[in-house]
Amino acid sequence: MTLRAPFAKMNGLGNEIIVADMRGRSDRVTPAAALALAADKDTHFDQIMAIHDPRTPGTGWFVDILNSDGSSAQACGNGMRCVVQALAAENGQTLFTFETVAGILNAELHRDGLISVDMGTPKFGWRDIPLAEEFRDTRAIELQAGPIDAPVLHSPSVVSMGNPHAIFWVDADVWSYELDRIGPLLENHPIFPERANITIAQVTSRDAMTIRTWERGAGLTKACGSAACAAAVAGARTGRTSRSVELKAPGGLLRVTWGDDDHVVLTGPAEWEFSGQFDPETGIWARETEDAR
Ligand SMILES: N[C@@H](CCC[C@H](N)C(=O)O)C(=O)O
Repeated sequence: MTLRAPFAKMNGLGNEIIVADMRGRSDRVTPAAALALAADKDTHFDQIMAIHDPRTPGTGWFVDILNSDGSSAQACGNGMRCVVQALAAENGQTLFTFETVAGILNAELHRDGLISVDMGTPKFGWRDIPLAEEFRDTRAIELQAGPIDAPVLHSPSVVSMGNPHAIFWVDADVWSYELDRIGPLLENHPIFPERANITIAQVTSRDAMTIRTWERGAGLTKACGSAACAAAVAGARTGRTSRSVELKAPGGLLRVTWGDDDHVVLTGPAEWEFSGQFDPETGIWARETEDAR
């Protein structure tokens, strides 16, 4: 059996996150462990954020991100806030520099407990997202769900926030769409060779929108930080909104600001639920005070 690693079960606006402490060791959380933890109702999660020792000078930690289907993700905004809160509780720091497979990102814990994560710069080129075929204008691509002559959703804006996102703009209530049925079809549509996170967005003013997201590799979630960033950027890029937007997700409110320096900053809360130890190879786990299951 592998040496156990500490973890904290947390959430970012109901986006279920496991923060795994993999510092001081060279192994990684396996897809099998992720699937086992996801299958247990007590540890069910949307993403695992595995904190490793830094790989690059100037960064404090390398963070590996896994979805609940065991696949890897390049970005997770709500998860990064959970990582910040877990590390701040340990070391009292308020400024953080991380590395992920998508690059280096900075984060800040504010006095009011909210956390801002600089999610980097958005990419709009069809190869960056990526799409399977060329689209010169990714503000609205040809893609639809539902009957050909009466599509339920169509013409999404597509954006890479390190990970692929499609934003479908709607006028009706976001809850009137069967995202649990349409989401997986769009996530796995051949136009997205690496699959995609699927968001329905209703703009409610120049500075606000309501969103629901079907996450690649995780399904319906109460919030998705990178999707909030993608929706905010796409809203501004298509002239629907200003560059600083409040987004209402099922789990609560997030603020996204697309700065003049092209960086996208996501701000919101993070919440600790419980702590434990787990085997990164198998996913066998125990609460801090309990015997192993
Ligand atoms: N919940 C995350 C996004 C998670 C990654 C996504 N499922 C993917 O595979 O790209 C967030 O808060 O950003």
